[in-house]
Amino acid sequence: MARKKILVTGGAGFIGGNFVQYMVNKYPAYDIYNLDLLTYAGDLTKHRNIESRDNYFFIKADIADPDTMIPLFDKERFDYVVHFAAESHVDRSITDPGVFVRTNVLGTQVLLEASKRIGLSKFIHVSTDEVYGELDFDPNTFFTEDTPLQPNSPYSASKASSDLLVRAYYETYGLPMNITRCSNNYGPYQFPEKLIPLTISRLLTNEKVPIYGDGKNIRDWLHVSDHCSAIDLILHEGGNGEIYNVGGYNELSNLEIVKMIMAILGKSEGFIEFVPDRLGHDKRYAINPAKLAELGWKPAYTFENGIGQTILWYLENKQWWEGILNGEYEHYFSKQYVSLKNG
Ligand SMILES: Cc1cn([C@H]2C[C@H](O)[C@@H](COP(=O)(O)OP(=O)(O)O[C@H]3O[C@H](C)C(=O)[C@H](O)[C@H]3O)O2)c(=O)[nH]c1=O
Repeated sequence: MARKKILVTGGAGFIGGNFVQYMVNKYPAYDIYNLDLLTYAGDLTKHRNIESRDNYFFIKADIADPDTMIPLFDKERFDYVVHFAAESHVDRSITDPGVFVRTNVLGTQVLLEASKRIGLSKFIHVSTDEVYGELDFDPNTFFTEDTPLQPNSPYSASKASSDLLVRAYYETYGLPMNITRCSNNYGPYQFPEKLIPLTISRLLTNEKVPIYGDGKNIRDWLHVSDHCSAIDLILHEGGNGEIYNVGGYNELSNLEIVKMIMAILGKSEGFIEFVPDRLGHDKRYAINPAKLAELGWKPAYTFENGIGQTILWYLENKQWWEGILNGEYEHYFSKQYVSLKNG
């Protein structure tokens, strides 16, 4: 297999971090460059096991800074970019939308500009089903790749904007690309601000779990490993310019999820606390991943297996999420790939 250079942005975060591990282990002949700004949701302790590998490199840098990105791309001439780096928490986007526009929109445009100069083989833009807006509770309705974009939150609007920029660079400059739109991910190393890790960590510390509104909102849950295998497949087999939805065939209401976790951990439903609803809270997301299935993808995890494995992981890695909650890992990185500015 020919040696390839793959830039993974956001590789210190949850999904990007799982993808870095997946690629470093699966493809010894690929050099994996993890580029991350190490914001509040990024930590490198998750990569201690691979930091001495020959095919893993780390770059601490800001994707929205063209003065760093352009020379970096000019020098390294990556074969592929897999772009995860993003502000991703909907609640934060409601209180502070500006940083979402800077990272998700401007950051993507800077990466596209840097990519178009170097004859990149492919730019994989990792996006979200939230760009399609919301569905009602009719179980026969699904998002497909042709569903019009109708983002509701500042977060999803920033992701939809970045999707359109990727499309524009494909249409205007011929930059090879795929856009992937995933449903809600869960699994090891998810930052404990999102529903599943928040529920697990609260219950393990005997704190109440806040449920927004009536808890009937529905999400489609996908194990992060299955998301990684989907991106791997799309990277190698995806048709140029195509969009692929990645879903878990697994719709559950928030209340169902929380009660399931409570049952597994042996906690009473008295730990549920109904709190005021999220502003503009999307009712339901559901994906039809048929187009991806045609490429040969199917998820390996059932939700029952995945949630069990995830809860076990949080039980066995209490130190990690407690450290995260206490802000202990902010400055941890031991193998830094020096950016161009430093030579
Ligand atoms: C944190 C929290 C959430 N919720 C509700 C709100 C949602 O209906 C559901 C999941 O919320 P969460 O913030 O975990 O995820 P989403 O807002 O669905 O968005 C997530 O999945 C998509 C695909 C992305 O693209 C986002 O980046 C990702 O954050 O639980 C609660 O009821 N209580 C809570 O404390």
